[in-house]
Amino acid sequence: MPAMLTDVFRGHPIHLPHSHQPDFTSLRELPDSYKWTPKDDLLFAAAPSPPTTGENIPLIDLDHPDAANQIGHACRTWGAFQIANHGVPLGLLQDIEFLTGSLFRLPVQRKLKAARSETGVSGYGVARIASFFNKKMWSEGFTITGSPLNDFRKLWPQLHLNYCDIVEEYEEQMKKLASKLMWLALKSLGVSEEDVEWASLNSDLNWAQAALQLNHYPVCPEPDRAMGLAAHTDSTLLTILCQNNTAGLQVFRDDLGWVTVPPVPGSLVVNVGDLFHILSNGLFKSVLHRARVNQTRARLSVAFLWGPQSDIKISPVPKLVSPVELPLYRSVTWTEYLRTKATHFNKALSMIRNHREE
Ligand SMILES: C=C1C[C@]23C[C@H]1CC[C@H]2[C@@]12CCC[C@@](C)(C(=O)O1)[C@H]2[C@@H]3C(=O)O
Ligand SMILES: O=C(O)CCC(=O)C(=O)O
Ligand SMILES: [Fe+2]
Repeated sequence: MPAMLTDVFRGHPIHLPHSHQPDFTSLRELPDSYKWTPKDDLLFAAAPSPPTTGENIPLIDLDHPDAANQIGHACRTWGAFQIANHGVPLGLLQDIEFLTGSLFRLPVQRKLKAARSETGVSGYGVARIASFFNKKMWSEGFTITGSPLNDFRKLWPQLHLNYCDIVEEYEEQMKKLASKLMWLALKSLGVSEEDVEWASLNSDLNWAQAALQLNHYPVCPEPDRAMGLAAHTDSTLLTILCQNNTAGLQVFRDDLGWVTVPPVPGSLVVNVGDLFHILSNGLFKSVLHRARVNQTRARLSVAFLWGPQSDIKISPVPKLVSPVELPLYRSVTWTEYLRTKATHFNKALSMIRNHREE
């Protein structure tokens, strides 16, 4: 049995002050510890795209005959896209949004009963990347890996079983969708299942695992100076995000700056993670993204963070490598990568990059 995601930070404790979460609803002014400037994040105010350019990540109809090429193109240019006709029942999206809302509406003392431990992955708290920034983020999160039963029992002594069913069903649907999207994207590069050894060895999807990240961005008194979730790339193959009808997610493009991804009811946002960037030998872009907050509406999002089982080594697909196109990265497991990221954050990718031999 390979090590599971649940154990990835065992032996790598980090101290995050979950218990100092403020009662966001009672704050009339933004405390200084929440005021971000370009000093706290180089790209904080980086060339926000003028709303007139209208350039945005594509919305792709999964039923379209050319979906594979459209997805491939989006992965190369943006590293992100939205999808319609994804086959996930609307009722299930509503259920997971309802669950997320009711979780964060619980009194903070109850949420803290399921606080994430210093060496754990699952539970309530601030985002793990918080340790890399001097300022605090205007959000709270809840991470699920493996069964949420124990945590959910503490949160909802009565209703936990219903909520567990929703999570299980949601993860099941997301798993199928994520794998479908990965193969469509790879197909656009001429890569099929037989070209990826670990996938062809167990095509039953048992090679994958995932975490679910529930995010809450409360209404904020000074949104322009606050940051919901700081700029980062995901350490995944792919991430599938379900956002409520409040905008906040932004993706970064070198030529455009920050571009807000508008919520499209019923659709899902997909983004390329670092491992897919590695697998595609740099062809797919693991997109830098962040979440901003606003003054009038609370925002919820649910991220399905998807990657391979911990014994699988990810390296550039051999078919995409040649004497001219050298492998840009050495092989790495998801566990190794998450630990590198937990220590070195945005330098993680460059740390596994191959350097040209002289
Ligand atoms: C499986 C994962 C992926 C993690 C770590 C671990 C569990 C929680 C994920 C997130 C979710 C929020 C953003 C992020 C950057 C964070 O702080 O925690 C993600 C991180 C990553 O993609 O690196
Ligand atoms: O809330 C969002 O839109 C972004 C969430 C995110 O990037 C994450 O959970 O990794
Ligand atoms: Fe993310």
